[in-house]
Amino acid sequence: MENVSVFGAGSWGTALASLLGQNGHNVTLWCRRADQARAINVTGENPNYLRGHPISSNVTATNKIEEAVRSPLWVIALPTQAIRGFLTDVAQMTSVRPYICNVAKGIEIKSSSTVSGIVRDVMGDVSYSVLSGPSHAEEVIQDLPTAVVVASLNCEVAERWQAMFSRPNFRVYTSSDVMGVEIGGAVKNVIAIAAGIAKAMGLGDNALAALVSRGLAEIMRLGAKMGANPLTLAGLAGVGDLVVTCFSAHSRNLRLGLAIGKGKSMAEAISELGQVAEGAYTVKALKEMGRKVCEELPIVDAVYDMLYNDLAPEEALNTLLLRDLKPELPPAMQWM
Ligand SMILES: NC(=O)C1=CN([C@@H]2O[C@H](COP(=O)(O)OP(=O)(O)OC[C@H]3O[C@@H](n4cnc5c(N)ncnc54)[C@H](O)[C@@H]3O)[C@@H](O)[C@H]2O)C=CC1
Ligand SMILES: O=C(CO)COP(=O)(O)O
Repeated sequence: MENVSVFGAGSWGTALASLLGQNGHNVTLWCRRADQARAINVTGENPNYLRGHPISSNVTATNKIEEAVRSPLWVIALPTQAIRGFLTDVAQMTSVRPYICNVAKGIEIKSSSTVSGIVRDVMGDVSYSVLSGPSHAEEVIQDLPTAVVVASLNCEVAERWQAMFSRPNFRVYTSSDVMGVEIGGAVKNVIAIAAGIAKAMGLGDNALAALVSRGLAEIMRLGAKMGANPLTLAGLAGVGDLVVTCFSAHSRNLRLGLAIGKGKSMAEAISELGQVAEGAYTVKALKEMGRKVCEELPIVDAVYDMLYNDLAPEEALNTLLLRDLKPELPPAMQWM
């Protein structure tokens, strides 16, 4: 059994800490606030997230970062935009060279970088893995059947995380396609915001299915430019996560889109949600990333303009529908 620390006691960090504890690991769950850590240790539940769901007794919560960094295995469950600052602080506190498994799904605005890039910038060539796929915390904490993928450039490391996380109702596949898994997990959040807006506008199921398919086309085009394997994006970290996020009532990104589509301002929508909707930030990073790799991302652009440039959803829809007619697949992908 392993000693592992989970950084971030939001809904995903809590669900994964409990799952690792159920698998017999000795888990430290790092919380920002002392009162939250105390409540978890006393009541066996997180008072702020996933209430009513007991957390494994193998999990000990702490807000003392110097305790949490002692574990050799780190699961990073923080919002993407907070990861660089967090790692910069903790890197100065410990000589441990941890094995890192990132479970956040986003792209950093200031660097247009996925989390592997942030970790490399701050920690150098430390061991990095990413776990992603269709997996809402609300279902994982109830032990409902879920399948995900863990990617690392080192296949033995991916297998180590696979063995740690796997349990009968949490099936973990391995992959070596770190970039594919990261891009799939990050960009689907932006498409899910678009799905929420479309739903609020009452555009119907055909429109939602078109958004998912054309959203996947944007994910695949960008992924190809970033070196991802397109087949990764047809799997759990791509199609799988795109579908669950665009259709599940648990999705924070879908709910943010629904609120925007109903005419709420960004500030109102974010404050009502009370949790991170990564797509709202990743969309800013994608504007820059798309420009750098010269890739056209029309749905991403429409979401950006609706969120940050006051573009009305009806106008965004017209812009998308009235684009030049073209083949479904770009020439480089027309194999037959
Ligand atoms: N909730 C879910 O079902 C899933 C979430 N994810 C991803 O996991 C990541 C975390 O998401 P959630 O747990 O849902 O978010 P959340 O909003 O429930 O919790 C975020 C946690 O991070 C902490 N935090 C925020 N800013 C911080 C900072 N600057 N320094 C330290 N701690 C900070 C908050 O206090 C909170 O405990 C996101 O990237 C999300 O996309 C991935 C799969 C499933
Ligand atoms: O990534 C997720 C499920 O796989 C969670 O998505 P939301 O952040 O939209 O809830």
